[in-house]
Order: sequence, then structure tokens, then C-alpha cells
Amino acid sequence: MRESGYYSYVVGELPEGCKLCVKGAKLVLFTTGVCPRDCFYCPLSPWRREDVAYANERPIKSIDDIIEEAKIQEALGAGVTGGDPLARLDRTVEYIKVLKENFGEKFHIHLYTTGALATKENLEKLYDAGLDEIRFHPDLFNPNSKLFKVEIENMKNAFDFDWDVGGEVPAVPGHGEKIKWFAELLDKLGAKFLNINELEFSETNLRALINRGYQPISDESSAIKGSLELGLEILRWGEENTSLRYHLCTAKLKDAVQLKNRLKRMARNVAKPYMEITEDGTLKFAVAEYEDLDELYHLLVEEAEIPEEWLYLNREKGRIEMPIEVALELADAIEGDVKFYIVEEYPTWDRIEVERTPIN
Ligand SMILES: C[S@@+](CC[C@H](N)C(=O)[O-])C[C@H]1O[C@@H](n2cnc3c(N)ncnc32)[C@H](O)[C@@H]1O
Ligand code: SF4
Repeated sequence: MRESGYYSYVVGELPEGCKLCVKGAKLVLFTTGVCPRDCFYCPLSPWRREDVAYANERPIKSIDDIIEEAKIQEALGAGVTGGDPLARLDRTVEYIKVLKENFGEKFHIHLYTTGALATKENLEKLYDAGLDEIRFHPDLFNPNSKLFKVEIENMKNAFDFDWDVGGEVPAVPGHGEKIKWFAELLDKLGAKFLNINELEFSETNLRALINRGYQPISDESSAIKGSLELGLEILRWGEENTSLRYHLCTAKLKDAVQLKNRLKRMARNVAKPYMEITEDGTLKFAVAEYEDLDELYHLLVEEAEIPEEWLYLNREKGRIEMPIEVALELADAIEGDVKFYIVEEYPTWDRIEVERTPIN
């Protein structure tokens, strides 16, 4: 076992799907929130559990939304996720085909599934669409599961196709034996890898996790105590006892590496000339807010003589955007109710604001 260099741990080579993911070069293609399961640790918010589709943070209204988002990200591949993408198979197949047609054969696509719907016919459609890698997450941690047996039987179908087959499950503390059982099965069937996720809480699953005795490791992290240690223990065991490749993907990898790298790729394509791109891949610039934006815009152009290419009247957000240096000078010169701020935003479709500092 060794450190991957991305705050995660590996036995053997990283799975192909992970190689581009850590670089932030995988488009996250959420094809439906519908899922036949109800895992107690499910991180999805209620509105994501509906039949909705997203390319990264962008809602998909038409195929063009997927292409546009992939271009902004300079994506070199995609991870197809949900829900269970097989719950809306035709849509999932269509999206995979479109990506392969537009970005070429080499655009690497992997997909996550429960396995509940992975019949031979369904897998064949995914294979024919060009899917490169499939990852199974069976209902291992639910002793009353009605789907588990079907999922395991279905998973065996995946080995009839010429793609990479692997498993991907969270390291749920106290359930190491079940994960080892799954690893041994994958090894026997000829799978390439087992990806293990450090268990994380979200607003949605926190109550269920606490009720089962799980605790976050600290106030700053979303990781659950004992999960990383269990993952490491399985990797050490796996290295001795199986010939699978393993990847233990940590909360820190997702947050500090994968997300940051994706933001950086996106920032260089969406940043306007008056925006700075920070080390974290966020966009930093200044804004002016005032009740009458047209009047303010007029004043800035006509009286303060600011070149129009330095200004952007963002009506949706109720502000005028500009370079920080310009705002610093204006804040000193303009009296009255105009408020100036330095803001930092994600370069994502939803443009989440992460910081706001008043100038005046
Ligand atoms: C985000 S899911 C997406 C696909 C599908 N919903 C599923 O659960 O398989 C991808 C992987 O995340 C992992 N996962 C699910 N819940 C998790 C949680 N609360 N913390 C960390 N990993 C989790 C599972 O190992 C799963 O294979
Ligand atoms: S399989 Fe994934 S989407 Fe479905 S309930 Fe479990 S964690 Fe949630």
C-alpha cells in the first residue's frame, strides 16, 4: 500500500476512472436521482433524489447543456452517477453516446450502479454506447436487503463485456468483514479494482449516522470517525490476500484535490477580464450595489469615466461587477449609499459566493 499523492491510498495502479477524476477532468454527469435503494448513509438531498439530471452543477434541459459544461471544464472524461443511472437507462445511454460522438473514443466514461437493474440486456446497451468502466455498489450494509442477491447475480453479467469492472463502497465502520467478502468475490470474478470511499456525512444523512453511533472526526471535516482506519485496514489485508487493485478515496481528496482542480479548469474558461483566479480556483472581483443600478452605471461611465469593458451590469444578481483596483478607488471617491464589496465565487453554473468583504 502507498500514498497516491492526492491524500488517498492505493494498492496497485489507480483505477482508470479515478486518474482523470483527481485531475478535476471528469464531468460529473448525474442522469437521475431515482434509485431502487434507500441506504441509511445516502448523501443526496431530497431534491436530488427526484428524476432530475445535472452536468456538474448545471441542470440539463437539453443535450447542449452537457456539451457546454464539458467544454467549460475542458473535461477529458465523465463519471455517470445518480441515484442509479440504470433507473433511466435510455437517457443514460443517450448521454454516453453524445459524449463519445462529440469528444471522441478516448473520452473515458465510468458509471456507478447499485446493480439492481444490471441485466444482460441493460449492460449490453451501455457497452454498445461506449461505456469504458462500471462500478458496483451492492446493498452490503443492509441485513434486510431485498435487492442484495439480485445485485450480486447481476454484477456477474458485467464480466461478459470487454470493459473494466470494479466495486465501489463506503468504508462503514463495524462492517469490515462484509467489505472483505465483497473484495474476495470481485477478485474471484476477475474484477480490476475495489474503490473504497471514506464515509462522509451530509445534511441529509447526519441524523441517521448519529443514530447508529457514528460521529464526524472534527468540526472542520465531513469525514466519519473510524472510516479511514477501516479503509486502511482493508487495503493492508487486500494486498496480502487478493490480487485486486484498491483505492481508498478520502474526503480530503474530494474536497482539496478533485473539486479544486475542477474549479481551476473551469475558472480559466469563465473568468471575465476583470476577475482574478485564486489558488483555490475561485473568481475574485469587486461589485457595487445600489438601488438604481442604471443610474449608478451611467454615473460610473459618464462621470467617473470608467471604460465600459471594465464594467458588467449583472441584473440577475443586482450589482455592477468591476476590477478590485477600480472599486478601491471609487469607494473613496463616491459618497452616498453605494456599497462596494470584494467577492469570491465558484466558477460553477450556480456561482456560489464563498466570501464577501465590504470595502466601504
Ligand atoms: C455518490 S455514489 C453515486 C452512485 C450511487 N448513488 C451509489 O450510491 O452507488 C458513488 C459512491 O459513493 C459512495 N457513497 C455513498 N454514500 C456515501 C457517503 N455517505 N460517504 C462516502 N461515500 C459514499 C458509494 O461507495 C458509491 O459507490
Ligand atoms: S445507492 Fe446511492 S443514491 Fe441510492 S440510496 Fe444508496 S447512496 Fe443513495
